[in-house]
Amino acid sequence: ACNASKNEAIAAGSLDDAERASEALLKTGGNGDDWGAIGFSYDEQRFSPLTDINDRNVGDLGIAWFADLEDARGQEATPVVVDGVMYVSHAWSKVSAWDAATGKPLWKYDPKVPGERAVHACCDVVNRGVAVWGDKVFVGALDGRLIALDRTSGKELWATQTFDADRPYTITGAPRVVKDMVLIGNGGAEFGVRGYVTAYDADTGRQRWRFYTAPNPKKAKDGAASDAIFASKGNATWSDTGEWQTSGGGGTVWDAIVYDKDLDQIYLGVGNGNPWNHGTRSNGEGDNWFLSSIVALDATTGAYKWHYQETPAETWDYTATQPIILAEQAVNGTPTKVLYHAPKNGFFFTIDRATGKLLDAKPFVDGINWASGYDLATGRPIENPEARFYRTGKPFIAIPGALGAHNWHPMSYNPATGLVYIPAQQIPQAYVADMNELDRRKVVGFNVGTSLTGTMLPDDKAAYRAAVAATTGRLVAFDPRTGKVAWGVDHPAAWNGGTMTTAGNLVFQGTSTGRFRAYAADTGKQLLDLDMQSGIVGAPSTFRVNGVQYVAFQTSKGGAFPLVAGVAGGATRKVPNIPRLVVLKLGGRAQLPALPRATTLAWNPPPQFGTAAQVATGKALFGRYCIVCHGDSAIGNGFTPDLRVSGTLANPEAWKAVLLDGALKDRGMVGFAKVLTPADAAAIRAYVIDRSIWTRENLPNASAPVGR
Ligand SMILES: O=C(O)c1cc(C(=O)O)c2c(n1)C(=O)C(=O)c1cc(C(=O)O)[nH]c1-2
Ligand SMILES: [Ca+2]
Repeated sequence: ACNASKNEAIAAGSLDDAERASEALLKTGGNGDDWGAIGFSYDEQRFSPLTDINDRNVGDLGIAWFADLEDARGQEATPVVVDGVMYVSHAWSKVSAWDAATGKPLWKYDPKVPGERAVHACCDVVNRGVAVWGDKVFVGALDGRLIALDRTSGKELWATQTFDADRPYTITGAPRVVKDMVLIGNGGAEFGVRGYVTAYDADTGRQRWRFYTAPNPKKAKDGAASDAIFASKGNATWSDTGEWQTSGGGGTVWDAIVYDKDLDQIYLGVGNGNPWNHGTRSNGEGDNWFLSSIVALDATTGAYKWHYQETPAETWDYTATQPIILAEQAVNGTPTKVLYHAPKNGFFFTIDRATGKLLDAKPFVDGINWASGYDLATGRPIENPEARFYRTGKPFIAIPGALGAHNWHPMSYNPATGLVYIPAQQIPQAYVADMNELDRRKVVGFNVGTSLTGTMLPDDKAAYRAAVAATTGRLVAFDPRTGKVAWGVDHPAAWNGGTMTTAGNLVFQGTSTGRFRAYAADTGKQLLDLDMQSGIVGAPSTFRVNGVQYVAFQTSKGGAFPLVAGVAGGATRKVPNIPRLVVLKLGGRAQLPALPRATTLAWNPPPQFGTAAQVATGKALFGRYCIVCHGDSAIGNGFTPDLRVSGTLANPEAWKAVLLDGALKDRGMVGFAKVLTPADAAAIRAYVIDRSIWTRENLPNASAPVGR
């Protein structure tokens, strides 16, 4: 052990020339020619100093080049560009490299994630990006491998398995490189896992340290960097018995991991609890560290420094995993190192990076009803007692809901305007405690202790319309100095793309309804509106090659909302889903191919065979096992099929082969025979036929989303 730590001490900080160049780039962001990391630099502000494209000429942007991608699933990654080469990850954890100026493909890498892993991904088989470091590119694969690729050839250099693949863990987040280590977390807190982050040696993939973000189930030691803080304080914030001990408690770090070069520490954005229901997770007792917290760690050892818990005793899937931005702000006249955070719970947090002290917490959306605000003296929210649905025993329609007032879609910060540009949204959701939906032996399906069936829309056209109307999106320019929204732009639907801002007084954002837009960063005036044919969820980046500035992003619909939303997808439902990499420049003239013609569904449901009771059973099972991927009312979304018109619906044998035996498991549809009986499968079929007949009778002109 003595020797190992000595070797590690020698290894630490021994960077080669290429790695030193990467570190220098990440520290400052350079002159803007490169976009060196998904968040631009260590501060992850997503702010470019480039001004070639600016508020006077941005209207001349056109397409320089584009490339169609393989998988019509969510493309969430921000393109990274170093030395004129673009590195970008895609659905199913694939990676590609391109000549960033010409679009010439350089290499492609496919980690060949087994299709059936998809059933453990709550929110689509997405990947939020790569890390470029020295002569390597790192990616986290959905099945848990952290992979190092050769930057020039795309060949695999090493791969290490980061979790127990028998548990419902996944990786969707981007690795971050800090010193000579590569850091990665995981997802899975809807199913039942215990979250952690691990640092690996960037050269070899050997583990350096691990920090658990939820306690050891026996409140014992793990031999991990997190042991000391759990033993001294953290364990006491969890009940002595409770579902957390079986489920793992959640607290996954599935997106934000940020390095603070000024204070040499790391911030983790920690996710929700498992089950969501705090009443059963921890017997309704304790704050449950480190759920829904920002945790600061020593960058070298992973030792705990401080944390701030945004939602104590989290029970609404209010993750704090959202992107974290490091900035400086005058606080009472003193320049202060702060971090900005706009998590799911709807409040914008300004936190002192040195101490973890809450400086301000103000709403960035309207209508928040789970808490009226924060007590800045204690740092705690002032909760609405009705919101704790497991205590009242009554359903609570929360704003925000589980998809958040802001999800993973990256926000950006412009030091010139002092504003933070947040892809915000309104997606209310009903929470109904239901322990029948918790079955920890069944590792497929959500185990959240609330009823997803209970969140379904009623069979009522007015209610449908109300649900669509209540679900909206908004680009919010938030001013942390005043704690107020400086300006906002309403979008027709929720789930819009991440933002990027520049010294050219610009903010860029793609929308879920297929537009790519630029706004004046100071006033919000719209300056560019390009038709991109497809919904957009990812964030853009910008870079310069041979003196020409470009803007790059991926198109595609995907992620949690389109999977589960059903009709609440509203205006996004008629917009195609086209996976594509697009690069713009001033005067770009490339044309996208013509869209395939919109298909209109022929409603041709097979005759109903089930009784009302069977349909009701089918509905409950659908909510339990199917809705999270096939959407409310089995409606589909352009990348999982609309089951109401599925060919297999007419054929009970084919239906069973898919649903129970896993005939389509390579596409992510595993067999559910472990948890569903043939009678269950028939009941679900009866329910979907009911939906199909209902649609034919009530919404005969509803057409399927077009595209691929
Ligand atoms: O609790 C988790 O472990 C976890 C993981 C993920 C993920 O890895 O994508 C998401 C969420 N939760 C989540 O709550 C959520 O809203 C979400 C949206 C998305 C997405 O990519 O669209 N992922 C996730
Ligand atoms: Ca979650």
